[in-house]
Amino acid sequence: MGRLKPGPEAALFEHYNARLRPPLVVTELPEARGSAAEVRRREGAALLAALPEGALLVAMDLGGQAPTSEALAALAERWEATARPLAFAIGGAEGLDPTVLARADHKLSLGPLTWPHFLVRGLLAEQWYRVQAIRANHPYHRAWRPG
Ligand SMILES: C[S@@+](CC[C@H](N)C(=O)[O-])C[C@H]1O[C@@H](n2cnc3c(N)ncnc32)[C@H](O)[C@@H]1O
Repeated sequence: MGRLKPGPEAALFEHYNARLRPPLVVTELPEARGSAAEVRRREGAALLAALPEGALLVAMDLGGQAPTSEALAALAERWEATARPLAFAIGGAEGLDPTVLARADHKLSLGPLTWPHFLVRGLLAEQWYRVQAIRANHPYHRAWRPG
């Protein structure tokens, strides 16, 4: 949700998206006005209407599953195998509407911290690049963890 103006968040997203093959295609939808519930409902309706037909919808949500990067790479492989167009939904300041969460095929959390939605765009692009690196055995991803 929202139109991202030029600035550090846009640069962060572009930095990682330029490395992605294929790059992510962003559809920006205007943020709605009204009460928090109205905003969520209006933005949710716009978001669902903008989905490509048959999309496999991954809702970015704090209440979702927070996989490791390796587990996300495995999920990506499963999603790709469906041959459905993949769509990530990032909510606005009020979060995603329950109708979007109900439609989602997967709810993905980046952890329990709340991030600004424009930062989530860049974080997701980095993580998707990491997923591609894991799947390609590229040394960008260092899997070592202290034992
Ligand atoms: C400022 S947050 C919305 C906060 C709202 N109170 C909620 O809980 O959804 C804006 C959007 O960024 C995304 N987001 C923020 N933090 C996230 C996290 N830790 N994991 C996944 N998505 C996150 C979600 O799509 C969220 O709708």
